[in-house]
Amino acid sequence: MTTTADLGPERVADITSSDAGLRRFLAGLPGVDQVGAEARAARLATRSIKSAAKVFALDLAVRLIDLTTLEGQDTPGKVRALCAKARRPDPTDPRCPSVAAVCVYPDLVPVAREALAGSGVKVASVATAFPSGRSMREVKLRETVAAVEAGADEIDMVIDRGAFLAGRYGQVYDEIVAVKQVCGSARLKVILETGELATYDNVRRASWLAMLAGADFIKTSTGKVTPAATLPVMLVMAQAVRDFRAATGRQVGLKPAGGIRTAKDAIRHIVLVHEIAGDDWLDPHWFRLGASSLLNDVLMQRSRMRTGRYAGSDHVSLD
Ligand SMILES: O=C[C@H](O)COP(=O)(O)O
Repeated sequence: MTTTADLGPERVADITSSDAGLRRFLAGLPGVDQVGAEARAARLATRSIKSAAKVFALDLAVRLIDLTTLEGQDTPGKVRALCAKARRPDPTDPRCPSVAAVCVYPDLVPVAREALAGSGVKVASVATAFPSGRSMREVKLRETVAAVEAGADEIDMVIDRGAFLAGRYGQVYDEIVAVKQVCGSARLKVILETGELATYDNVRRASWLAMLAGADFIKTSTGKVTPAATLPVMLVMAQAVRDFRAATGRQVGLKPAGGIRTAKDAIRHIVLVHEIAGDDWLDPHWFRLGASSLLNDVLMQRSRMRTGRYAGSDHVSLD
């Protein structure tokens, strides 16, 4: 069994210097107890929280959101409207925080950049032939460079699941390293597309592989594949970032994404990350909720908690 207790720079260099080294390390990670992981995630999902904690969690949920539009029919107008909402999610409440980021396709980065100028809301761009990841390495790198040059603060890349599932871990590792290098100061989120990885053991291996390669965040899904951000998968990934920090001293962020639609879903993810990874992750620098249609429900629940009634339908714009 792999020991991750002393992953100093020398041992990391040794592990990552060859395909065989990576394969040995990843194959030696402890297997995930599937029944135990699902039972624990189910228990955390039903945990009740006090009203004060719920008010805090709903505000935090707004601050954690990567407000996302990744559709073929996206237009500059839609992105501008989304950015206005990202800056001021609830125009009737000056205390309502902004979201963390707006996430778009690379060609719409300049529009988001301009619309978010001076707001503190980050611009995130998907890249590397999102969502399939099927293209040539040079095309993926060129796309990443273009997104960064256009003003992306963050890059959400997809891993090559075909290579990963065929056991070509070195290829996946090298690609993440190469993308990280061209990101410059942009933070790199690595999407594992866990719905295609088949087992929790693979989720654990892909998490470690991405972190060893320099991921700033590990992200569950593209939102284009089902299942997406399930709680047991998040449990495995939250254990991975916790253990990786204990072993290397480096903290890596978490981003569940795909299918998170309700305030209840968001709070479940927050509770799980708090319980498994710890308090240090409860901050937009280390934790995001990737979602295209979550914000309105969070705003409605937030308004209800604060005023005792739901906002009218004219109060919250449609997703
Ligand atoms: O990265 C975020 C996902 O694409 C959003 O997925 P969703 O549309 O299911 O919320």
